[in-house]
Order: sequence, then structure tokens, then C-alpha cells
Amino acid sequence: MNDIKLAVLGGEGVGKSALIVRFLTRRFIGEYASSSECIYRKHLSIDGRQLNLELYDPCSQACEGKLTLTDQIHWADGFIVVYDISDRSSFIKAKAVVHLIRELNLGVAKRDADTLVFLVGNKQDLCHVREVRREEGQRLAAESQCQFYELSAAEHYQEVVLMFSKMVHNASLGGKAKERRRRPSGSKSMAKLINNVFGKRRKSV
Ligand SMILES: Nc1nc2c(ncn2[C@@H]2O[C@H](COP(=O)(O)OP(=O)(O)OP(=O)(O)O)[C@@H](O)[C@H]2O)c(=O)[nH]1
Repeated sequence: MNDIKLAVLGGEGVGKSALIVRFLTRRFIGEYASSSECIYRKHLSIDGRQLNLELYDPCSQACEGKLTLTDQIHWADGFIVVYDISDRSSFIKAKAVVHLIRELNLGVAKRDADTLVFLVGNKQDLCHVREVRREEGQRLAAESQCQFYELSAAEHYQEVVLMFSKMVHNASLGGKAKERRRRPSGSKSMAKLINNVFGKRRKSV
């Protein structure tokens, strides 16, 4: 069974919980508790493969035992970085988060890097009070090798599901999840044990 860990990151009130809840339950409920961080778990079947999905929703307020942004980035296989198109300061925060992900994941293969960070401009239904132009989001995504989405957790159920499904699919194929599959800890230590017992007696051919 494949474990996929995704972190939904971004500034305060951009709609991180709304997007996750929309994906997991189909519903948009308007108000979400934001005083504690939370990992949602869901069992999924994608292309005939069984997956355990973990979705990390940080709390923006200070809360006990909260993971640092660096810890969150090390924990996750893939990232959905969210800003609110009606709030420029949230775009600046998203830019900083994307840059930190890039800095901490410098060793990641380019193909994985391209597919495992999504930049999402949420609250598209508020475009009459827009502060961030679509092209600015597109430009940041292109510069930072992210895929770009602009959508509304409130109004676009299909788009939200498509976006999450794409990320789950990409994360299941690449990056850290692939590494975990390639080197499951059990078989690694078994291989070492077998080598210790038989290694010295083996001849190269
Ligand atoms: N108009 C509109 N409002 C939204 C949308 N998504 C979320 N909201 C509202 O934005 C507010 C914040 O949403 P949350 O999902 O709690 O945002 P968050 O990023 O998880 O917030 P924190 O955990 O406090 O950082 C709530 O009042 C939501 O109803 C959207 O697509 N459109």
C-alpha cells in the first residue's frame, strides 16, 4: 500500500481548510475551526492502486506542538500552496512558501519538482474585489516550476477535486513516495542482514 503525504500551505484565512473539506466531503460549510493543526486521512484507489492519503492542514494561529514550516516541508511528498486572489498579502506569503520549498528541496529531480508543487489562487468567486491578477499567479508558478490553478472552494467542486486528484496522482508516482516504495525499511535491513551473513563468502563473477 502506498502512503501519500500532502501539505496544504499558505497564509491565514486563504481557504486551506475549505479546499480540503470540499475535496474530502464535497461540501463547503463556510466556517472552519482554525485553532489546531490537523491531519486528515483518506483511503483512495487511483488507477487500480490502493493509497493511504494524509492531508496536513496547519493552523495559522499559534498552537501547542505546532510543526514549523520547515518541518511541514520535510514531512510532505507534495505541496498545495494557496493564496486568496482578493488579498495581495496572501500572495506575498505564498511566494515566500514556494521559495522555501524550492530551497529545502534542492536535491529533488526536476521532473518531480515540476509536478509536486501546485500554486492555487483561491476565492475566484471574489474576482470583483481581486487584488492579484491571474497573470501574476501564472508568472510566479512558471518561475518557480509549479503548476497553477485559480479556483473557488465555494463554487468549484469539480475543479477542486481535479486539482487534488492530480496532485495525489503525481505524488504517488514521484518524489519521496517513490523513494519509500523503492527502499522499504524492512527489506533494506533484511538485505543488510543477508549481506552480513553471506557477503564475505560470495565471489564476484
Ligand atoms: N468567497 C469565498 N470564501 C471562501 C472560499 N474559501 C474559503 N472561504 C472563506 O474564507 C474563510 C477562511 O477559510 P478557511 O478554510 O478557514 O481558511 P484557512 O486558510 O484554513 O484559515 P486558517 O486555518 O485560519 O489559516 C472562511 O470564512 C471561508 O468560508 C472561497 O472559495 N470563496
